[in-house]
Amino acid sequence: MVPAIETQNLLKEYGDLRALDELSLRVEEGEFFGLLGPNGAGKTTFINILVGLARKTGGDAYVFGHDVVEEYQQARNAIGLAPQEFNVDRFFPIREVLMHKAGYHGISEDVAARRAEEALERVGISHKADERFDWLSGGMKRRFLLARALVTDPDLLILDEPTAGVDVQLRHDIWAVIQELNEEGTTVLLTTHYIEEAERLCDRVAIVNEGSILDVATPGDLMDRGTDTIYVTVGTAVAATPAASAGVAGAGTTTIESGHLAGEDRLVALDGVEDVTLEDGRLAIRADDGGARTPAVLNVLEEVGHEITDIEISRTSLEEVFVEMTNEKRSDREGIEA
Ligand SMILES: Nc1ncnc2c1ncn2[C@@H]1O[C@H](COP(=O)(O)OP(=O)(O)OP(=O)(O)O)[C@@H](O)[C@H]1O
Repeated sequence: MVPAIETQNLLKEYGDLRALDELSLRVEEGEFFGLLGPNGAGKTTFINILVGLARKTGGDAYVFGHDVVEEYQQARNAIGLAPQEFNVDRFFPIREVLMHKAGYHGISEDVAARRAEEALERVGISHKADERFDWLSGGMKRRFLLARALVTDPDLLILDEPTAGVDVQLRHDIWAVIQELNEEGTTVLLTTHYIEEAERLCDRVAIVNEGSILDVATPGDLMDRGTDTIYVTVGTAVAATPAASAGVAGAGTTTIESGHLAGEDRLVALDGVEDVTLEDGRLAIRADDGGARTPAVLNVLEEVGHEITDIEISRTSLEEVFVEMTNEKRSDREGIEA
């Protein structure tokens, strides 16, 4: 199957700055794919090259097999773009703006009129069809950008931070619309700063930093790589070492006074367990794949005679993994430069 997006060693330089540093990526048809990265990572530059708004310095980029430079029109016709910026013609009613957009992509006037109506309906602003963009509220402007991306009935929908600065209700409405489109077969490429958005919507995500891809995986796989914490409340009192009470991993975290937790040495020796501390009176056992380690942890505690009164497993969030990955990259670079 031809991928929806394929880039090979895509390079974009602005003078000395490499906005994209030989970035290779493949997004399959029908996927809901997320690009995550800090400000300036190169996400918008990547999108701009796909839609012909920026010219690549090197490498190749294809949309449904069409070279984005050599076969610009075919590639562009396959894409519906909702950009970050409000770059909308402000002098016409929004229905007409949609019809002009469809016309530009070779769609006949009657089909364009129907598509415009459907797109406005889909995003919930058909009652504003005869108003100008400037007269819409901020939330409606976001909805309109999505409608404009949909009016050409694209096979690939590209959304550059579609929910930046919108309220919770609108965010959920936008999620519902794009999820429905994806279920109907539209490939979606989404950039976002909201990790929750990526976790909830994306089949796979690429973590982008300084123009390169650090990793591509499902949100679940990425989260599995982080360290989870198993919180266990035991009936027996456990003493903390006063000297360490300033905390090693945050407020309320203390190390356990030597000899004050029966079975501590056995817990620490378990596969995957990194350390055991006290957090607000509960045992906090840091372990990779916390869910899988919990039975062994509980066995040890029970065998040495603790009464277990409560258990909670706190999974690493995608956000923590993301921050860790992008920080590692930064400290690698600083290490080299030092
Ligand atoms: N026209 C331009 N001229 C010079 N530098 C540019 C230009 N456009 C982007 N850059 C630089 O390229 C890098 C990547 O920018 P880009 O906008 O693609 O990042 P981004 O990941 O989309 O960031 P954000 O999340 O803030 O939107 C940044 O260092 C940016 O300053």
